[in-house]
Amino acid sequence: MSVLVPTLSSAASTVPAIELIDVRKSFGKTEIIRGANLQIAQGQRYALIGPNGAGKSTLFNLISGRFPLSSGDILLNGTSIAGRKSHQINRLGLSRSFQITNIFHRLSVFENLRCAVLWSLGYRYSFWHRLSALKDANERSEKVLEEIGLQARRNIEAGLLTYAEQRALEIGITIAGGTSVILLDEPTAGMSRSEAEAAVELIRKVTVGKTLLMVEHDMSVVFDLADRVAVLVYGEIIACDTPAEIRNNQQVQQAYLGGSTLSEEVV
Ligand SMILES: Nc1ncnc2c1ncn2[C@@H]1O[C@H](COP(=O)(O)OP(=O)(O)OP(=O)(O)O)[C@@H](O)[C@H]1O
Repeated sequence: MSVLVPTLSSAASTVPAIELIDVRKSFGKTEIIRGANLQIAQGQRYALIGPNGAGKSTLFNLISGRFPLSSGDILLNGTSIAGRKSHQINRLGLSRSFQITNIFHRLSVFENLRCAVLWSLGYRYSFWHRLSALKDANERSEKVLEEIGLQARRNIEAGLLTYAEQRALEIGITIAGGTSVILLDEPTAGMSRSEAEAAVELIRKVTVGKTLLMVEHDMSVVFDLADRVAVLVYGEIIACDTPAEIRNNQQVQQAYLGGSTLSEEVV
């Protein structure tokens, strides 16, 4: 008699990349995140949308360890990360970008990427003692440089890049460590339509096989890129579904847009 035993890989693939369990966060007496529950499947691209002040950035800050939870739990690949620091969560496989760029403006594009790679490898300020680490970091940085399409700008000071190039570099910094879970905070904010389209293609390319959660206000980006859309309203996830289902969800339209149609033109 044959017995079907789940393999490690099939078991692992059923564990959500990120799971929020009754997550709550208060600032003083005001509860901002009010019992958020969400499961983010491995290898899928999720967009987190919601009205201004719904708590999207706060939720990102909780997931990435920047803020401590008031209560509840957050699991990363099945492991609780509640109470862990950002760098510990990064070591466990999650990397995030920031709405405001955190690149080093006086360093070259390549040096920015190499710093990010070395940091992810655990080298902070003494990496020059380890030439082998430098060789690995150089190779990895070259690969990321190519992925983000900035080879021709490699020796330019990052502060001299165009805004769109800086955002691409920021994505490069975020993926440099090779983590499997990526959080992007408004990756196309402030971009022209054509720049946003190029950014979407870049994000699509660099997140193949990874799990993506992005906060995004631009609905054309959301509907183009996301496999699933999670809707946060007043600190609660009120829906999480395919873009097509979300577009037709009455509760989402009512809560998010006061009843008007959720279209790609609405931002
Ligand atoms: N550190 C903090 N201290 C006190 N209140 C905060 C803090 N951070 C956020 N808030 C409050 O939490 C609420 C949600 O803010 P948050 O930035 O998370 O919303 P958001 O959905 O990202 O909004 P937006 O779409 O406008 O960026 C706001 O009322 C904000 O003032």
